[in-house]
Formats: sequence, C-alpha cells, structure tokens
Amino acid sequence: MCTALTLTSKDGFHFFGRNMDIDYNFNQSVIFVPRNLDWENVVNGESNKTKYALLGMGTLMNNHPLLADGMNEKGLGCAGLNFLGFAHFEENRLAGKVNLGPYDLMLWILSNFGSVSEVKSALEEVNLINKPFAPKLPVPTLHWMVHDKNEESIVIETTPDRIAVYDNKIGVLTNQPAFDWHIMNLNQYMALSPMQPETTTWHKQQLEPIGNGLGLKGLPGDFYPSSRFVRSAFLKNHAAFLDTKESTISEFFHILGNVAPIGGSVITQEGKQFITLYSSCMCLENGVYYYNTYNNSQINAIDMFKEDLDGHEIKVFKYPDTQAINFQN
Ligand SMILES: C[C@H](CCC(=O)NCCS(=O)(=O)O)[C@H]1CC[C@H]2[C@@H]3[C@H](O)C[C@@H]4C[C@H](O)CC[C@]4(C)[C@H]3C[C@H](O)[C@]12C
Repeated sequence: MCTALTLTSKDGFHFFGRNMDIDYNFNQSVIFVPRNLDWENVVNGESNKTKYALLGMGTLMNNHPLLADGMNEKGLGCAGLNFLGFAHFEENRLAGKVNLGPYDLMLWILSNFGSVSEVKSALEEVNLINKPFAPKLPVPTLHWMVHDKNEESIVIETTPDRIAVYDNKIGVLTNQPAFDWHIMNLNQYMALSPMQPETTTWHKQQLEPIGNGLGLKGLPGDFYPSSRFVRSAFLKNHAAFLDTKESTISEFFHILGNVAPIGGSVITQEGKQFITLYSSCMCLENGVYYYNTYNNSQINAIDMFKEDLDGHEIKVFKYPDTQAINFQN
C-alpha cells in the first residue's frame, strides 16, 4: 500500500508526496543528487549525466541512487508505487529506444526533464526492461505518478498490452488495479458529502443525524488500495485549510495520516507488520522535501537549494527515526 497525493495552496505553492507503506525498510534516506553527475544504465552499460539536480527518498547502491520518490530543481516530482501483479517489463532491449530498468525510470525522468509535458513525449521512447539492478535484488513492480508546478499530473503503467500514460485529474494514486479502474470506482462515491443530510420521515418515523459526519457514511475506512484511493481523493478534494504554504503542508500530512496503516492494523501473509514507513510532502516551488517517519512524527525538512547544485558529490541525509518531542517546560 502506498498513497501519492497533490495539493495546491491558495498562495500558489504546489505540493506532491506520498506514504511509503511497506513491511520492511530499504535503508532509505533523503538523497541529494547534483547536476552533471555520471550514472550508469545497468541495462546496457551506457553512461548518463544528470542535467538537473534532484532530491528524494531512496537508497544508494554502488553510488547509484535508487529512488522511491523525489523532485528536481525545475519543480518536477515523481513517485513509484507498488503495482504488484499488473506491472510488466520487457525481456529484450529495443534498438533506438531508451532501455531502462524500472528502478531507473525516476532518476532518468527527474534528471532530464522539467515538466510533465516534456516527460509525456519522452516516454514514447522508453522501453522498461525486466532486469534487476543487482543479482540479488528484485525488479520493483511499480507504477509511477509524475506531477509538476504547472499542475499537470500523469500516471505511467506498463502492462503486458501497453504503456499507458493517463492524465491524473484527481491528483491521487494508490496501488493495483489499474488507474482507470480506480477512476471508474470513484464514480460510486460521488454522493458522499461533508454536509449533513436533511431530516426526513420514513413512514411515520422522523429520522435525523445523531452527530456530525453523516454525509460521509459509506466512505471506506480500511487500508485496501481502492479504499485509500477513494478516501484520499475525497479528503483532498474537500481540504479546507489551503490558504498558505504552511497550512497546506499541515493539511497534506493530515490527509496522508488518514490513509496510513498503523502497526498491527495490516499484517502480511508472511506475518510482517505493514506500516507507513515515512510520509513525504515536496514543495515543487521552493525545493523543500518535508517528511516524517513512523517513529518520529515531527516534520523534518531538507532544502535542495541550500545544497551546491553544481557540486560533485551525492549527499545522503540521516534518516530520523526517534520521536522528537517539543517539551514546553
Ligand atoms: C515496495 C515499494 C512501494 C510501496 C508500495 O507501494 N507498497 C504497497 C504494497 S501493496 O501493493 O499495497 O501490497 C517500492 C517503492 C520504491 C521501491 C524501491 C526503489 O525502486 C529502489 C530500489 C530498486 C531495487 O531494484 C529494489 C529495491 C528498491 C529499494 C525498491 C524496493 C521496493 O520495490 C520499493 C521500496
């Protein structure tokens, strides 16, 4: 389970982020990657250079950033979410195409493009290959959401029949099944409302709400992908406190918190605890990566523009996972 989300503040800041729901940790931390950094495409051994600097959550392996979500200096964001049982990658490289392992699609997107429209046309050249990054690593079974500060969003899904690039007009993504299924499913919940229903009479019995929130009766409350999709789409669409950048960041974490599995609530078939390892919220205008972790609900922030974009080193930030408490006396 994972949930990705977009929100825009009334003072013009665009936010993009996600919950990372998982039953293990992948040695994740926030990673800064400067411009002009060489990286090797392991699918064909070709050398690439980053055009844009980027900042995101991931893991560094052989000095190669393997990203789970991130943004670049141009205000383009990307997140990879599980698409288990549906994602399909090709066995063979194709001449004349950009052949990439799925773990490198995000690095390729964020290091080369400045907007969703640029990504859309470039995707026509991409061929995703079913080859692990290293012999013992699994090929990640992902679909991706890409968002920019022009408020354009897409979802990329590669299935056996096609590479689908959907315009994401709702601004959320969860997991399987395919994005178009979730949108069709959403139609079934359009009657949900933040407003209270009016008092009515059934036969001779008058009926009235016993408390607030009756307009939302039927909103799925569980952590299944389709339920998180509906819940985050409703909450996002009705989010009320978006006046400023700060209030929007707060709303962002409130919405992600509402769809975040809590230890003990979801146990995998292997008997492992499925939790939201971290939640991220990236400001695409000012390049700040805000995040909190399962054991530290304080919001941490890393500003890409405080780093040397033309530097020569990848920087890995410490992952804060001990609860920080603001004692007031
Ligand atoms: C499993 C993660 C997605 C979380 C998610 O969507 N969970 C939902 C589960 S479910 O459907 O609801 O059951 C994905 C997102 C990014 C992935 C990681 C990134 O792709 C970076 C590397 C890539 C390597 O090839 C594999 C390890 C890895 C470190 C990946 C492990 C795993 O596949 C991650 C962490």
